Amino acid sequence: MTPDVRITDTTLRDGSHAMSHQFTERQVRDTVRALDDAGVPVIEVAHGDGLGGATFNYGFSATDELTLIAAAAEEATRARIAALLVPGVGTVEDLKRAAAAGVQIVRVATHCTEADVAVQHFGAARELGMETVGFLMLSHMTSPDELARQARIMVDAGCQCPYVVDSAGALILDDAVARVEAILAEVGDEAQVGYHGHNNLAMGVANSVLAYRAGARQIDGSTRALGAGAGNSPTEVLTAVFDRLGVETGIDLPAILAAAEEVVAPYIRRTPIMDRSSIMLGYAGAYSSFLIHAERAAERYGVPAHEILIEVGRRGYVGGQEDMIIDVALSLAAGPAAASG
Ligand SMILES: CC[C@H](O)CC(=O)C(=O)O
Ligand SMILES: [Mn+2]
Repeated sequence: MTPDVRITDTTLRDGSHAMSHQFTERQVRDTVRALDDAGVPVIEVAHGDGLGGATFNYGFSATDELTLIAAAAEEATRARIAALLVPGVGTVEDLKRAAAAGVQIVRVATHCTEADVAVQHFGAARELGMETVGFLMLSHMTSPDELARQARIMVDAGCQCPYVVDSAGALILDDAVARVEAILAEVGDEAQVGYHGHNNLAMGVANSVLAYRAGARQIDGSTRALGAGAGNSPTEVLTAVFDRLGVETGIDLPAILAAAEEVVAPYIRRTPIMDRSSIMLGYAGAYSSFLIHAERAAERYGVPAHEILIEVGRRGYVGGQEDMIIDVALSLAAGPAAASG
């Protein structure tokens, strides 16, 4: 039966944030084998911040991502391997190397109002014969209409599926629906629309179902929710819920439950949970992958992580501005007058 919705599992990419980018080749091989057996159609593998993300700013990987990608491609028998690329962090050369290592789908990620920086990457990917997805990150930071205009830029450049990416886990129900609908109205004749949720306000699965009902046909999940902040919509829960709703995912429920429980759960060092800091990410609209950076700064400068994140949200920092978390921590440590900057 042809699936009604395509689930992309991002345990091995968004989960990299929660693993502090310390995935081993063994973990990647075991996870891909289990997801592939369960019938997960797309498995994303890369540094949490995408190709080339292993840097001082984002955190170094324990194992080179091309090694992990090649291992994933070797294990997958049915699943296709995807990788994320943030233009400027990863380059077209990184894309070529990833394609050679076995990546078939590239997900080019930009801030929700900056789609034009991805134009050459979509072009290069299509020339390489890759499938393309566009990740409009921190989608809550702009209006549905503006998001649709940005999706149009991506699709004109060669993107086959712009995604509403709720990087902060800040979208609540109708917010997600409005964005999916606006993009579909703009590009629905030429492209699919996708949805990537984070669970900071516990909206991941509910928003994904509503996104599907609004017309999204690609949805992201992560086993055991392994991802930034409070994690992503759990792939195994998406599978169960869609199954209950009569929506075909092509994923075998007992097999994905076993993958989550027996393969992924044992290696998780830090289970994503809705604690004070994660909830504040969603509430303040701050990028989920800032969580670990804020926790480190909290320890170093003696300021609570959730307070750092509230201030980061207030200042409107976006992906790539991880270093500003130190600035926020320092100003909070210096007292209220300095923090209002
Ligand atoms: C570019 C890294 C980031 O984690 C991408 C993503 O998954 C998101 O914005 O939610
Ligand atoms: Mn994410």
